[in-house]
Amino acid sequence: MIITEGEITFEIPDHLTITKKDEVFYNPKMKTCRDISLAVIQAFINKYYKDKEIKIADALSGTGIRGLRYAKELNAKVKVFLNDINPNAYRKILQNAKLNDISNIEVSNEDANTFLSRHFRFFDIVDIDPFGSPSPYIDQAIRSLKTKNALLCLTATDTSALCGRAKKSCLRKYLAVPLRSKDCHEFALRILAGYAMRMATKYELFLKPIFCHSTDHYVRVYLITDRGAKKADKTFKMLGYVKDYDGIKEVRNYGGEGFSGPLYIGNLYDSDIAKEALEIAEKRGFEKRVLKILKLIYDESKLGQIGCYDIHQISKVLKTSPPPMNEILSTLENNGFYATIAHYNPKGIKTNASLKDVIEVILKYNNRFER
Ligand SMILES: C[S@@+](CC[C@H](N)C(=O)[O-])C[C@H]1O[C@@H](n2cnc3c(N)ncnc32)[C@H](O)[C@@H]1O
Repeated sequence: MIITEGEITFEIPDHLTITKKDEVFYNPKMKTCRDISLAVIQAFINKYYKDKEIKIADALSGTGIRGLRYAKELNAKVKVFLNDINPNAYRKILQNAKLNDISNIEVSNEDANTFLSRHFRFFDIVDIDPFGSPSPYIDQAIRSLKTKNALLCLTATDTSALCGRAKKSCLRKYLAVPLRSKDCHEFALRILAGYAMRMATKYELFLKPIFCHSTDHYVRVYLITDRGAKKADKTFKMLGYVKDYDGIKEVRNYGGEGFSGPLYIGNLYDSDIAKEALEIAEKRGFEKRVLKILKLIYDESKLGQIGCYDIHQISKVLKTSPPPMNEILSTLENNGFYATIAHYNPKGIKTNASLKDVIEVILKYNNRFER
């Protein structure tokens, strides 16, 4: 069957179950993720790589849609290296490249780790988009990246591990204890980013998160390389452990009963990249959902808050009803605070106001009706 996504017309198998069993894997729902990737990577290129040739690895390509979109849609001089272990996928990628007249690519058919290790310190951007966890590929991905201003993009769909439903799996794959809470999706991002950062230190590399999001069934993080032992040492100051008491977070630098970690506790975004990604997506006419996610993230990027205030959770503890989210946002703003809705939780507020300020807003709103 021939379909179109972005500027690519390509062939996918006629019968899809969207599982590993498919002849070649393609999930149309991940278009949102690929659109966001295009916007973020374009913003990254504009900031760090204007006019230079960029080598991109799409190490687990499937039909090739992600890498082929990078080859065609990125506004830069790029060469994309697409790889998949499945011989049917390999053939499909070649076929799809031909169908779109794309020549700025190289295609291979091997295990992702073999492919990455063949390209030591070679790539400017490495994209790991596997079934489940990216953990088995992170070490080789780091080795294949240039050591300064190169970008590592990781998707994880094993959210049961990262969000705390499968705790042992999280320990095995990310050497971290997860947290089951209203903020588990943000903590999933922080665990994944923290794990990649820890993997990089032995090469005297610092990985700095610049963008991330939790959408549908997956989380995705983007981290930039920087070299030097002193820079790598910064990693350990940015790792911590978090406990959640009915929505109140305690952050400290050692673990213990009920604490999740180690996870990254610094800022998850480069606000300039988040802003530019939004502008690029607007200019390219990406769908409304993509723009909504990017707008929420840009708003969120101006705050360093760990987690959010879940208004339903707080209202339940206060034994009162949750006010409409817009009321809370506008009252906090009128009170001089900055506030936005968390991109991963429509009931969650991120703000520079304290929990006490948020509680006051909730109680005041409800008191108006009780008088
Ligand atoms: C989730 S799919 C990739 C989807 C694709 N990136 C996209 O955006 O449509 C994961 C792919 O990894 C491939 N794969 C699984 N194990 C692999 C390995 N060890 N090395 C390389 N590719 C592998 C599978 O054949 C499958 O095509």
